[in-house]
Amino acid sequence: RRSWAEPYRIKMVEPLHMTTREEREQALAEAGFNTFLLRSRDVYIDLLTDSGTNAMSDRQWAGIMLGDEAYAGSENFYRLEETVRECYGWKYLVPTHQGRGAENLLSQSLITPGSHVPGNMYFTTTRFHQEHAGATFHDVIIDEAHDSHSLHPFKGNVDIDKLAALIDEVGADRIPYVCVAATVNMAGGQPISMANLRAVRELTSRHGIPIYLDATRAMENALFIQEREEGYAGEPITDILREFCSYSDGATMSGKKDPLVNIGGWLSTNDRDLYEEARNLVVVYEGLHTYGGMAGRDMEAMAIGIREALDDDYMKSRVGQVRYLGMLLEQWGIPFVKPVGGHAIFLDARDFYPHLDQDQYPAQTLAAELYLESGIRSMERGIVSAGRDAVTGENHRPKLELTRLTIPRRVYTQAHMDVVAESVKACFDHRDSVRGLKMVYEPRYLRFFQARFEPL
Ligand SMILES: CC1=C(O)/C(=C\N=C(/Cc2ccccc2)C(=O)O)C(COP(=O)(O)O)=CN1
Repeated sequence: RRSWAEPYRIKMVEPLHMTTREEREQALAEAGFNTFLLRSRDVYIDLLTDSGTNAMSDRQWAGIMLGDEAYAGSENFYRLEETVRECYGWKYLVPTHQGRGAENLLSQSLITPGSHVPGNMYFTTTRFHQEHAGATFHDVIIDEAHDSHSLHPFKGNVDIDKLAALIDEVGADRIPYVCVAATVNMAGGQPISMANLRAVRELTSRHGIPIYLDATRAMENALFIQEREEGYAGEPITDILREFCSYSDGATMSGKKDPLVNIGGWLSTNDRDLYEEARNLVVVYEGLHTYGGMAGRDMEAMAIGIREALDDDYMKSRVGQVRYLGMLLEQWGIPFVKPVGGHAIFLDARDFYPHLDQDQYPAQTLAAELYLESGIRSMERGIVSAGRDAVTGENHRPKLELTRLTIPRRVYTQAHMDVVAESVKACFDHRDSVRGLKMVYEPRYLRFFQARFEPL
């Protein structure tokens, strides 16, 4: 077989329309040059995020009709609980409306002021909840993860020496858990290897420190292990995922990614005490412990989506589409994080606009330029997203200044990828004439969502 196509066909479509340049200039000005503030109707190809933007299957839509909307004890909850137990392995499940809901419960349940939480690079909402609960976040990822040119096959790996040094420095009793993300979003959707997670487990268990995964894209991570890690070739991602999760005590989960739904999430754990605490706390923030901010139909669709996503052919096509876009950009020498990650191409805005200082917001500028050029929406993943130090108030200055082209699952075709690549190329061709931005409005929390900018 020469070419290789998606293991599904399209049954329903949603018309797209293209705006004019004038319309886009108007829309972007009204959005304060922030792609988060654009209206969906003014966007042509929406690569802002893979979160909640995925296409459901006919079976998932059928599941929507099977919503048991009982306030308590919904059948869909038990099916979700059973599916997570079978596919990931953790014993207890507390449903939440999305990942953030689970991050809130975990942080409030396990973190006390003065705690220290190590993790393989930060994620914006995850770190917020850890800091909001009084912890200090410590990045213990390998150095290669911060280098967009490094070709390390598992850039999501934890640096065991960094983690061991932190345990020695602050003491195991002040580390409520280690947060291990798979894949690592902010590093470019980069995987962590099974061997590395095992090594983290070996170290932390010696100190009695639990591991909580951020399992948001752990199925994509399993594909990288299958492809790149010694001893896993040919092993189905279902088995790889179960082994992977067995080296953790639980996870926070955004169902809006791997599990192919538009809303949903959960907190999983094997720890009965944490389960009791979180299932009690969930009623304060999300609703009863058998729906957690989701309708019954949402839980049903997510249970079905989990099983659909655990198909090797599907996962190869999903990651394959991201790699296809990377291959097109590579031909033109356009800079992006390598190796290509699981859910997006992360353009390297520093290399794209070498004449811009980080304080002129290169990644935000590139997202604005790409939208003006093509109506394509991307997301800033650089100094704006990195926010300010919780103690000093100083701007974090990340080495990675990236503009993310995030590919939703089962939504766009190869032809859309061709159009995306050509649009990025058009921006690349006139990159020298581009000036940066200045921030004119800075919100207090997670500023990147609602900050406003003006051209310099
Ligand atoms: C690894 C990981 C994620 O990627 C994640 C959400 N990602 C998102 C959605 C998002 C969130 C915050 C700022 C910008 C975009 C993404 O666009 O990448 C969450 C929170 O989950 P939630 O959105 O369901 O609350 C937890 N962990």
